[in-house]
Amino acid sequence: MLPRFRLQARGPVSHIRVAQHFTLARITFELTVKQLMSFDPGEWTESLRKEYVLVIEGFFTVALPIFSTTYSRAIKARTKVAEALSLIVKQRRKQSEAGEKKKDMLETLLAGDYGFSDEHIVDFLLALLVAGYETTSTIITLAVKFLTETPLALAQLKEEHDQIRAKKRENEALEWSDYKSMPFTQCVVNETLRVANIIGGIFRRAMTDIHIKGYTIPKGWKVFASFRAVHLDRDHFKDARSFNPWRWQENSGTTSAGNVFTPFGGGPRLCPGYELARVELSVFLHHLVTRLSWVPAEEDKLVFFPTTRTQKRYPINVQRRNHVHVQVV
Ligand code: HEM
Repeated sequence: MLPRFRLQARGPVSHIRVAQHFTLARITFELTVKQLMSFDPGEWTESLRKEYVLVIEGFFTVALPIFSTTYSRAIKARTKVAEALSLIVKQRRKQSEAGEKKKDMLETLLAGDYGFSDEHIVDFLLALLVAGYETTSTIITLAVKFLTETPLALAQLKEEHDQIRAKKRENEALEWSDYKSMPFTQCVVNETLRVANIIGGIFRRAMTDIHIKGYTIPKGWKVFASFRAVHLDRDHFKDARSFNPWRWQENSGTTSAGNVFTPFGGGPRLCPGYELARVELSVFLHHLVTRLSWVPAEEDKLVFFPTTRTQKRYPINVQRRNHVHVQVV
């Protein structure tokens, strides 16, 4: 879920119009597919994306096929996506065995000594599409919304990124060292993760009887650890419901010791994509604030159930910075 950008670029002479319509959600999906299986954007990726969107909609509905058309549509779409991926995996296995290797995630899965069946690989690719694409695109959208509503934070963020850009040639790519020199951006990333809670919590099963604060959680019981409850608890974060990136400049943002900031979970199941997600958000913000300015295109509201998202994907009108006139509709 990314902001809906529809660009209509105008050259310096206002009556020359070049229309470029795209959505960032589509681009991010295409990039993910490219990294996973080296597919360039085209009809195939677009039809895969459309089915994939239906699968995701199924996540946010009651899991009863008789009562929910969204759910049954999602199950059908999942089958279609799995079939499409299955064909690709078969084809790539043949190519790989014939020595035709590509540099992507699929090649690693095919080439490794893991003994994965085609079905395993398809399942893995599907899981990565969901875990790696939906999460980051949602957090990016929410970061844009929170920053738009907090102009001082946006101004400080711009300053940090303008300083990084000033040391580089035009269009020169960011290096790891640039990413490591974005302290305020990291505060924005933390605060977005804390307030948004796009993953509201995780389930765990008690392996033994657990005695905690006078209660017993019997062995075998399932427990839901709510990140949202902890991240929005004013005992841990002063004025917990406000978006305040500066809180991370002191005391790592928390008012108590303890491990109270866990947007990526923890322990052996800690999200393996946690650093990638932070890098993606930071790099996205870099390009957004150094190239464009924007205003919200429509009123949009946050909803918190079943997960945090905006109702309309937060459409914005953007304008290119540096006085080049670009109108976005
Ligand atoms: C803002 C972005 C993200 C958030 C908030 C997030 C959050 C989480 C959380 C809370 C878990 C459960 C951890 C636990 O049980 O302790 C998880 C698991 C996982 N995440 Fe992420 N994630 C994000 C991005 C990503 C990305 C970019 C990838 C991969 C490219 C990814 C791949 C996974 C996988 C594969 C798991 C399952 C790990 C396991 O069960 O062992 N995530 N994520």
